Amino acid sequence: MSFRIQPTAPARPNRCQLFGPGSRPAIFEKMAASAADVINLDLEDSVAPSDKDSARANIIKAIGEIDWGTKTLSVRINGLDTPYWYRDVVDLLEQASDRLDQIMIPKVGCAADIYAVDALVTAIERAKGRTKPIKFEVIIESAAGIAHVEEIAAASPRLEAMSLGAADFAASMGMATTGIGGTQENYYMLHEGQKHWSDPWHWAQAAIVAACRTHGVLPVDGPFGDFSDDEGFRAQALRSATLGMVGKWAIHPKQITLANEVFTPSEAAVAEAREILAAMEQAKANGEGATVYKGRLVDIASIKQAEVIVRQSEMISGS
Ligand SMILES: CC(=O)SCCNC(=O)CCNC(=O)[C@H](O)C(C)(C)COP(=O)(O)OP(=O)(O)OC[C@H]1O[C@@H](n2cnc3c(N)ncnc32)[C@H](O)[C@@H]1OP(=O)(O)O
Ligand SMILES: O=CC(=O)O
Ligand SMILES: [Mg+2]
Repeated sequence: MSFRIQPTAPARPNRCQLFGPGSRPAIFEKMAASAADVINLDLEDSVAPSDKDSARANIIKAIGEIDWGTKTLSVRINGLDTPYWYRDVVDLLEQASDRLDQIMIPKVGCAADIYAVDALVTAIERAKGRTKPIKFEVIIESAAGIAHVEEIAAASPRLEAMSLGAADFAASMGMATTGIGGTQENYYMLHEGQKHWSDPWHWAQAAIVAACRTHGVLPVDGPFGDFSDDEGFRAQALRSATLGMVGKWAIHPKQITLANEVFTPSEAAVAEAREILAAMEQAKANGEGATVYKGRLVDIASIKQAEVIVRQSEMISGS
């Protein structure tokens, strides 16, 4: 470990973030009753420009009136390149009840974007005497966002989570696809006449995970657009979990169970992690730093790997 200790990310479940348009208040109660850990009420791209004002009012009302249980409640504001975002922040911070936990800032391109929102939020919190500080989450979904991902992850102590937004990311990068996440037909290697599909999202996910882990932020995988393709969603989520992400968005309720399953460590994984910890306790008692577990090497690094799984499982079951 470096002289600088890696900070821990917030210890709260973030396996599934369920999105719903702020212009569709009829689904808010269903969102609140769902099994998602995080609710994202949207003011941005799922809301038509003509509906921005009414969506804002719907959301402010619902934050105060609906029982959101223990979920993390977040509102996605409009991007800083629009005329809407300041009104989103001002109205939410001045009018929404303190049940609001978080605002999600889309399309961030540099640390100064977070600084600008932080300055406005801080001023309103002081003016209005809001004692519960609003947390931030951001979406990396542009070339500039991924180029500046580390400074963005470090930008504010309010920042709790960072998602990859595959749709806008693909557009900003000029990627030749209209797919939102998952396998892309033309992204393959050819070996001895056989196609082997590769993962075009991998490098951006890995960059996000590294930036987040460096600064104690939760890394999250964003939307998977084809909500009729359960196996495709599961495969994408499994890859994200393997890379270190803690959860994934659901853009339809049927994706919630899939995300919760993938991002909850299985009983078998937890049992194996505990066995590794026990094997390493025994090794320590024998004065050894390394030993053999089921025919493979485990050493002091294996303790940290096993602890990731056990901690995640305990945090979820304790929540
Ligand atoms: C690229 C991005 O930025 S992604 C993030 C922004 N996008 C979003 O927020 C979109 C979120 N999703 C939606 O708006 C909707 O799910 C849609 C438009 C994709 C599909 O909506 P529908 O056509 O109503 O879906 P469908 O008919 O399959 O709905 C089944 C049930 O789930 C409900 N439902 C649909 N979406 C949601 C949701 N997001 N949350 C909770 N419940 C929902 C419906 O009301 C319906 O309930 P019912 O059985 O009681 O009648
Ligand atoms: O906002 C999400 C995206 O994929 O774009
Ligand atoms: Mg987007």
